[in-house]
Amino acid sequence: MRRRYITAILTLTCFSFSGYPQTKKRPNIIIILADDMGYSDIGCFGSEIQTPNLDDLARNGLKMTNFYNASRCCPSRASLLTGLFQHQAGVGDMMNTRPQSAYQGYLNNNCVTIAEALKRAGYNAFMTGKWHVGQAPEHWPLKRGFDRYYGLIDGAASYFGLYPYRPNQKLTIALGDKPVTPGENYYSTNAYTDYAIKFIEESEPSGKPFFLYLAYQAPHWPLHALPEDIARYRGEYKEGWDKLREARFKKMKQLGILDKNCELSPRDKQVSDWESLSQEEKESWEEKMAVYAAMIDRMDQNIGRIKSKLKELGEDQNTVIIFLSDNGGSNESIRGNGFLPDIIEAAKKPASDPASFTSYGFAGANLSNTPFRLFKHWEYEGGTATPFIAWAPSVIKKGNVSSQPAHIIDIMPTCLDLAGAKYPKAYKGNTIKPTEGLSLIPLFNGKEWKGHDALYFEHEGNKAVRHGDWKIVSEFPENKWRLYNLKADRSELVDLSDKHKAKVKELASLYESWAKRAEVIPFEELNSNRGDKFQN
Ligand SMILES: O=[N+]([O-])c1ccc(OS(=O)(=O)O)cc1
Repeated sequence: MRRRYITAILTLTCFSFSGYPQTKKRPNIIIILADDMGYSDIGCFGSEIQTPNLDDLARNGLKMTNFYNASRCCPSRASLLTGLFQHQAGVGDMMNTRPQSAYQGYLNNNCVTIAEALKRAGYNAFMTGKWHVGQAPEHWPLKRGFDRYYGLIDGAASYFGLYPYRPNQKLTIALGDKPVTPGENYYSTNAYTDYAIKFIEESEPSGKPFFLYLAYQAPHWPLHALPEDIARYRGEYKEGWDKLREARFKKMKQLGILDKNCELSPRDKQVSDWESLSQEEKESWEEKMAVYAAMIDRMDQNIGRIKSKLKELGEDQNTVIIFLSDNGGSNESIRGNGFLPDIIEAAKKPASDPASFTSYGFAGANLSNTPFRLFKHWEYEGGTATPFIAWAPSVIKKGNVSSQPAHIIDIMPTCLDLAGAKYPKAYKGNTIKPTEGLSLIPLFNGKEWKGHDALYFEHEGNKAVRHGDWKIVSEFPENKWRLYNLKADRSELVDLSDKHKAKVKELASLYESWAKRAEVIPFEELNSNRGDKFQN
């Protein structure tokens, strides 16, 4: 009774920022996170891969073309959930335990997750999919504010079950706080959606709004897809990577994703001339791309299932959906090092075989990140730029496109703002660090958005600062600042650091102040003191 009373009070107040009318229920919020998906991998950002459901969200919502993540899985997830930079939340690098608190490998007690904050404001909070911000059971989603959870605790797994991808590896799929074994016909993208739908349905009678964090593993390696989806993409990739990159680039310009002056980066230096390949090599890559496309296609089909369920429940007009990726396309693979011959060697089994583990390598990632350079792990646009869609039928104007720079730290304050919830001051008796993000609600409402003075990046010694149109980038271990003007050169092709030394100095000084505030430890120093338990 008391609970219902509190819910009613919360329902009647707190809407002034969100743009939702005072009389309306507070909105449900769904964050959909893709994994290792590149900037141009969905239709409405230039891809040949069919994503009609995401395209529909974009057509009826907002696309942001300068949205950034933290260039790697664990850091991006920590930032998304907490509104802090990853180091401040305790996940400075991967989900491994290092002695330094900013790199402990699980969310610390000086941050709160969106789930924890929204629960205090009367929301039900659910998560399905890949967690990867805390491996020990005491750090799992139910311990960080979620009421219900189903998914993979670790960084990657077979899409067909719990098959290890290295000897003696233990992976965990959990339902709530219990490890479970997937049943027959398991395919993770479908299973995460099945549970998301179940949690939404079960939430309805409570009358409370819900927050759902739906973190697909797709299209992260291993390349695993369903045969009927793969079949639809056979033949799509036969022209080879250069032609496909050009086609995406052209479409991106037509769609207004890229400025007219943007240039296509040259083919990555690790990728051979397509014509130099043997027929076997060509066919192998075509097959991998068909599988990769099928994984994204299946994710989109499942997003369609979520939309249909919202409509069926009469919740579609009162739900906000945000979609983005955790980092750029990735050349990594667990077997082989991303070079095509290694990938062919690694993929002795077909992609529908649960025991096959492979990726699409440098060539695939280079296509995924069209028109940018480099990949996941780097702080160039290829590593950090993500497609971003926000859909909220009663708030966001149809077909809006914004090129203002924004960052994954902005998701948490946006969710709080949508819910009319306050950023908490304490967690388990500990002071919480002030959020680094800004609410995107003014942008959603078509108003002027002040935006960030600067955006900052650090991952495994790679560094960057974006300040207006300027960006400095440094690669580890070279540690030399390069300077790009993104308005003239979004693909970061012309290094202006020798020409504009004062600008480099100005941005480098911004980086140093930020790194101190954000608890970044220089990578050389971090690695000289890795701690006994570190393993990757
Ligand atoms: O080594 N691993 O276990 C590993 C490495 C990378 C990885 O991908 S990531 O997206 O989680 O960084 C997942 C697992």
